Amino acid sequence: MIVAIDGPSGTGKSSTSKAVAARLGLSYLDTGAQYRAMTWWMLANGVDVQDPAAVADASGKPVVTSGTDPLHPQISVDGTDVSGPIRSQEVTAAVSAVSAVPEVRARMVDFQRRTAAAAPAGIVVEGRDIGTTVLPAATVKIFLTASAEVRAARRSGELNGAVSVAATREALIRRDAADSGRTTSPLAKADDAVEVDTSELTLDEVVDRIVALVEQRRAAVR
Ligand SMILES: Nc1ncnc2c1ncn2[C@@H]1O[C@H](COP(=O)(O)OP(=O)(O)O)[C@@H](O)[C@H]1O
Ligand SMILES: Nc1ccn([C@H]2C[C@H](O)[C@@H](COP(=O)(O)OP(=O)(O)O)O2)c(=O)n1
Repeated sequence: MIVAIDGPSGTGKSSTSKAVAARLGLSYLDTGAQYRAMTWWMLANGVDVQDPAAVADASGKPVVTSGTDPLHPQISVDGTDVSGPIRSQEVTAAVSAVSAVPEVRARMVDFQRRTAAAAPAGIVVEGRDIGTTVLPAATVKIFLTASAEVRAARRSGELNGAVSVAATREALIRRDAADSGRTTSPLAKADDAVEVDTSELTLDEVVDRIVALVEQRRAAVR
């Protein structure tokens, strides 16, 4: 059972994916956290993140590891837990440039496929290109959306309003454009993905909807 959950920032991918995996007894993988971890390492080691050749050259150096327990997600680089630092504004501002570099993506995608293949009962994998590129044979594909206003309000709320909703909205729109416009596996809905607009739904409603889709699919293949 492979569940692919893609969509832009703030649509609820992480919260939803963790809850769906926990409810169904599946593993969980946050691929965005992996691109953030790679970006954190580039910044910490003085790599010019706007220089794709420099990023490509350095991309084999850090060892990024992800935990797959939805109740205790973990992300580390060279054995150091980076779950806090990868959420900084500095990393958020640089992650689209780093994740657009094909060498970075090739390493991450390989790791993501091996992680999915090794999951004992199945896995929920969240990202931008899971249904289109990483795991195109996923059993269930979901594409989450929400209005830019709702997404910005959610993200600004997480920062206790330290960054205004308007500034957050602008930053989200810029990142969506970069992630959708890059050449190598851009953010996109797979043709066979089910689109769920979360703007007017509670987290529980989104989770219930996806769990129901997975259970339907399980019953159909039995
Ligand atoms: N359906 C929802 N309704 C309201 N808030 C939500 C919903 N889904 C997620 N959130 C909140 O929005 C924020 C962003 O969610 P997150 O799961 O991190 O999104 P993503 O992984 O797509 O960026 C979090 O603070 C989360 O608690
Ligand atoms: N499968 C993926 C996942 C994320 N990325 C890139 C593009 C995103 O802007 C960044 C960060 O992703 P993340 O899911 O952590 O972002 P949000 O939490 O939604 O803000 O990583 C990617 O290129 N491919």
